[in-house]
Formats: sequence, C-alpha cells, structure tokens
Amino acid sequence: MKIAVVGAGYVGLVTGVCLADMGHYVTCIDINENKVERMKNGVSPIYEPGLTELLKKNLEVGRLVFTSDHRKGFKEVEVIFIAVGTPQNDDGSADISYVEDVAKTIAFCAESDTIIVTKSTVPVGTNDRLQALINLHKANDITIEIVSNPEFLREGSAVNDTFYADRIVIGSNSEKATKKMKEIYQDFNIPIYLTDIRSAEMIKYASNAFLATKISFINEIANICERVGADVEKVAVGMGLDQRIGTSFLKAGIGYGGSCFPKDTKALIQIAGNVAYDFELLKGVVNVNSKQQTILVDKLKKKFHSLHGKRLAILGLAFKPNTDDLREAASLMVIDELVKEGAEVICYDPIAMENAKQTIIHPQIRFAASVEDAVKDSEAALILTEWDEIKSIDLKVFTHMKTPFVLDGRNCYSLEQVKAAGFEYHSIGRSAVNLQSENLLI
Ligand SMILES: NC(=O)C1=CN([C@@H]2O[C@H](COP(=O)(O)OP(=O)(O)OC[C@H]3O[C@@H](n4cnc5c(N)ncnc54)[C@H](O)[C@@H]3O)[C@@H](O)[C@H]2O)C=CC1
Ligand SMILES: O=C(O)[C@H]1O[C@H](OP(=O)(O)OP(=O)(O)OC[C@H]2O[C@@H](n3ccc(=O)[nH]c3=O)[C@H](O)[C@@H]2O)[C@H](O)[C@@H](O)[C@@H]1O
Repeated sequence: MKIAVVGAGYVGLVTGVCLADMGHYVTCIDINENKVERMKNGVSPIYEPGLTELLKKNLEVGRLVFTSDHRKGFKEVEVIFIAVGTPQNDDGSADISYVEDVAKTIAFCAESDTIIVTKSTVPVGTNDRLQALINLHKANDITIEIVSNPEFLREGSAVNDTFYADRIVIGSNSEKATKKMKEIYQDFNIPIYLTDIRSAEMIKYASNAFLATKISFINEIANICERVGADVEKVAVGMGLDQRIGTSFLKAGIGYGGSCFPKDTKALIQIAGNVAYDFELLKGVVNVNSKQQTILVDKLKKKFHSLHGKRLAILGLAFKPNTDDLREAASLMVIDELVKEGAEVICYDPIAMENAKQTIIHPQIRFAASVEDAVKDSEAALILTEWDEIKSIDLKVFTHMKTPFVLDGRNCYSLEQVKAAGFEYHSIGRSAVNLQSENLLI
C-alpha cells in the first residue's frame, strides 16, 4: 500500500521504516530539510538500534522515500500517518498545534479519498476536533476519515517494539478505515485491539500513566527500604513473582524522564481537570518523580559540607540507555542543581554526548572522553544512566578518584561487587545497614 508518514522523529521514522520493511511504499515527510537530506543519504538523524540498517535497505529497494514537500509526499497515497510532536504547554496540557497544522495541510492537499492515522499522542477528543477541522478546510469533494492508532514503542528498542508489540490499538468509527488499518498491519502478526476513537486516545494516556505510577511506587518503596534496612532490588523480585504484579517497570532509581512519561502524566492531569476531575493519584506520581530525580544531590550534600568548587563526575546523560535522547532526562535536573551549588561538573555518556554538548552549556560543565577521564581527580561520581558500558566497567576505575565516592542512581552494581572493589558506594533503596548484613553473609 502507498503510505505517507508526516513527522520523521522517533515515532514517525521508525514507523515509516518498519512499514516499508513490511512491503509498503512509504514516503516520510518532515519540515526539517537538514534531516530530510541526511535520511535521503541513508543516515538516521536519531540513534536507535537497528534503524540505520533497515533505513538503508528500504531506501535502496525504493520502498522508502524522504521529502519536505507535503503535496508531493501525499500524491497517490491512500493513508497518511501523523507522527509530529505534541509537546507540553506551560500549564502541562498537550500542545496539539503541530498536529492541527498537519491536518489542515492534508485537507488542502489531498486529491482523493484519504485515511488519516493519528500516531501522535493526543488528548481525548482531539481526533474528533481534527475531523471537524478537515471537513471545514478540505479543498476537494473527497472523503477524509480519521483513525486513532496510538504508539507504544520505547526509545532504545523502538524497532524491536514495532515488530513485536504486545498489541496494536485502533480507534475507528469507520468500517472502511478499519479494513485499511487491518490490511496495513496484517503481516505484523500482532493482536489488534479495535475500539472507538476516544477510548483509543485514552488507552495511550492511561498506559503511560500506569507505567509511571509503577515507577514512582517502587521509588517510594526504595526510599523506605533504605530507612528500614531492606533491599528494594530483592523486594521488586519478590513482588514481581506474583503474576498479577509482574516484574516490569519495578526498577527503582532516580525516576522517569524522557519525552513522554513527564509530559503525558501532566497532560492527563489536565484532561481530567478539564472535566472537573482531580486526578490525585497521578499528581502524587508526578511529585514523587520530581523529588526522586535529585535524590542523589541530597545524598551528596549529606556527605560534603559544601559542593562549591568540588569536581564531580556525571556518568550517563541520556534519559535511559540505548538512546541519544536527553529530553526531561534526570541528568539535566541533577546538573542544574550541582551547577547552582557551585560544583565543577565533568560529564560522560557513550552516545548522547553530541546532543549534550548542544543542550548543556555552562562554564562549570565539561565533557570527558571516557568514564576513566571523567572520574579521575573527581571527588564523587554520580551514575545517572545504566549504560552497559557503565555497568560492565572495571570497578577499580573508581578507586583512582580523588575521593572514591560513588552515588549510583540506577543500581548498576551488586553490593558484593562493590564491597570487593572497596570504595564508598550509595545506591537507591539499598541501605548501609543492608550492606553490613550482606557483608556478614559473605
Ligand atoms: N518518542 C517516543 O518514544 C514516543 C512518542 N510518542 C508520541 O509521538 C509523537 C511524536 O513524538 P517523537 O517522534 O518523539 O517527536 P520528534 O520530536 O522526535 O519528531 C517530530 C518530527 O515532526 C517534524 N514536524 C513537525 N511539524 C511538522 C510538519 N508540519 N510537517 C512535517 N514534519 C513536521 C519535526 O521536524 C520532527 O522531526 C508525540 O505525540 C509523542 O508523544 C508516542 C510513543 C513513543
Ligand atoms: O509514549 C512514549 O513515548 C513511550 O514512553 C515509554 O517509553 P520510553 O519513554 O521510550 O522509555 P521507558 O523504557 O518506558 O523509560 C522511561 C523512563 O522510565 C525510567 N524507568 C523505566 C522502567 C523502570 O522500571 N524504572 C525506571 O526508572 C527509565 O529510566 C526512563 O527514564 C513507554 O514505555 C512506551 O510504551 C511509550 O510508547
């Protein structure tokens, strides 16, 4: 089938490439001409495992085309996916202006019957609003129908998540559109959940809010564990053995970041507020997360009287491993706090460094070429992202620090490992008391 995808970011590019790989003819349209040029040359503008190979392969066989010209991109396509951003407004609500712009462009340009598929995460009711907007602006006497098809991929495993998703959600009020959607996805062999448009829109927000709730829940349990001498890693395993609870999203740490959990939780609070409902639980989740993101700074302040002039190493900048994305990363909040305290900050990340150099600019901040360079002569090392490179490093590297003091925000090492290496180590939800009892067992 001939398909266009508008917005070639994390969602749009991955969707376009995967649809092409399944045999569809896909045109990816993006307003960023620089990005388009790079993609035309087989270069992915984002770091996503497996994406470059598939991009090049489908470009070469002619199933994938890139353009910044909407009208050209919409020529002869039956279905247009919208995958542009829906960032946060100042009041926490979702900014749907990019999606509305695309809907209007489609209305002006479409020359034959078209199905629009909204992949962008949009507040409940947005697709009805877009349908009305399109009906108002469409230039030709054609039928344009809208389908909601929220996306559930995760950055860092986006390609794999697209091919092996747990479910595809399709919200549609039209039999014709539903049939087309089933055709598009038939070779993916993934269960399709068909529902109405508003429920599909809500499924996306409810899913992200629930996962964020699990994270804030385990982080609060972790904070209690530290105070009562329990080990949150063991608690999570013990909880997860109950199939009703499950093991996923119970990894304690310095909270969730990224382009979606922070904005989608706040947007859902707004969606509820707009219908006079106070989503108290979710407000708690958001508050817990914002405190959790800087919990290592509190620990640091307990150790040192003042952070002024102290050289501190930051290991990991991306909001999670296997991505170069820094959006709402805990590292940004932590570095901001440290800079305010007058510290000298040396950062290292295996992949997100180039993005970081453009985002994190301050005279007190420098970038190191390796973990070794970052920690050398530092008085503390803060681990903020659990990259494999950081998890598998020879722990002796920390013993060469000016003060061998490591604050691990992602529980990268076992307490036994650390004990053997011999340096002061604080992690999340595993108390000093617990360390002593572990030592007794050894
Ligand atoms: N990043 C993620 O992991 C996920 C994101 N989502 C949702 O998907 C949507 C897109 O998110 P991302 O891919 O992260 O955004 P992104 O910021 O990476 O990409 C958006 C792209 O749209 C382009 N764009 C903006 N206006 C345009 C227009 N009028 N015509 C053509 N291109 C245009 C931008 O240049 C940019 O390349 C958001 O609603 C987000 O909440 C959903 C699931 C996962
Ligand atoms: O709507 C979205 O954008 C996407 O948001 C998340 O995906 P993503 O943000 O890419 O990554 P996650 O793996 O969910 O991690 C999000 C954050 O939570 C943190 N996290 C995750 C899991 C966990 O157990 N503990 C924890 O602290 C991660 O470190 C990261 O900062 C969801 O998992 C996707 O299903 C969804 O499509």
